[in-house]
Amino acid sequence: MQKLYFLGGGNMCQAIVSGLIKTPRFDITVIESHADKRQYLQDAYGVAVAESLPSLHAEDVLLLAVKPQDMAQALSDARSNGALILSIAAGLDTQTLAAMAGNERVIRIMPNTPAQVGLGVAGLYAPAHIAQSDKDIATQIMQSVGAVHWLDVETQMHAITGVSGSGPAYVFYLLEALAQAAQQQGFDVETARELSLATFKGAVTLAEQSGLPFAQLQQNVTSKGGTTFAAISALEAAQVAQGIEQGVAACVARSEEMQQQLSQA
Ligand SMILES: NC(=O)C1=CN([C@@H]2O[C@H](COP(=O)(O)OP(=O)(O)OC[C@H]3O[C@@H](n4cnc5c(N)ncnc54)[C@H](OP(=O)(O)O)[C@@H]3O)[C@@H](O)[C@H]2O)C=CC1
Ligand SMILES: O=C(O)[C@@H]1CCC=N1
Repeated sequence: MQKLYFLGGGNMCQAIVSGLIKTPRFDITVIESHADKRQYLQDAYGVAVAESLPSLHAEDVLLLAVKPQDMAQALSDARSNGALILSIAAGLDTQTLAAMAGNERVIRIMPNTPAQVGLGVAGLYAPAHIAQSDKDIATQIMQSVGAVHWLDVETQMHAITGVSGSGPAYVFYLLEALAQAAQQQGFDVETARELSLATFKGAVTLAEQSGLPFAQLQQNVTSKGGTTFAAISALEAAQVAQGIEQGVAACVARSEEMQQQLSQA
């Protein structure tokens, strides 16, 4: 079985591992500096764990899952020996990663945490010199936890980080806001949570299954002069859509800024 090493055993590693172990295609080892997380990874997912990365072979795969700011240090004495490197770090471009790892065989991935439940979406980018067989390995790994979109140019990584990489946080923000509003209307915490979740889940499933434009679906809820019209008018007055646009733009700008800083470090 092909060896797959995760460098960093935190949130995103665990999300990907939880899907990957369902199809035993890789022999997985997670390198994690905290003993309690190593123990958890072993107990919860049955994967091998280690404190430091061994010397790799060309047929191995190394998935980099430490924070971008920790990457240079984490790779400083790594011996990847031509192994395929997959990086999920935000704001670290393939050229910088290749220089840090001393290995040009690098593919970038921007996943998201719904991977934990098999409903992730990941953007992938590989420079032109990367073999199709290496791209196939990256596709296989990410398809085990959700949908996969290959990007044509590396700069699109910033945009996909702004939309889907960080996107689950925006959805949780909106869920929290709806649940808070429900509590203000007198529902208890549990009921507020249940109503908010069911509304999001139902609306997303309806949108997916109907295939209708989102604006049309919104129209279908909105009777002229009725309750939804009043709600949407208030949301528009509060410029909620502009707020979301600005949030995505801020995320993209931060990703660009991180790339600038990390490529000069
Ligand atoms: N969370 C998300 O939604 C997403 C995250 N990403 C990217 O994924 C990467 C990981 O994020 P996330 O999982 O949230 O981060 P976490 O902090 O949860 O996980 C990283 C883990 O790696 C450990 N670590 C740091 N250096 C080393 C080392 N040299 N050897 C072994 N372990 C080490 C960290 O320890 P310590 O805490 O001590 O640093 C931590 O336990 C980031 O680069 C991020 O940009 C991408 C898309 C989505
Ligand atoms: O917040 C971050 O930097 C990471 C990258 C995308 C989602 N979380």
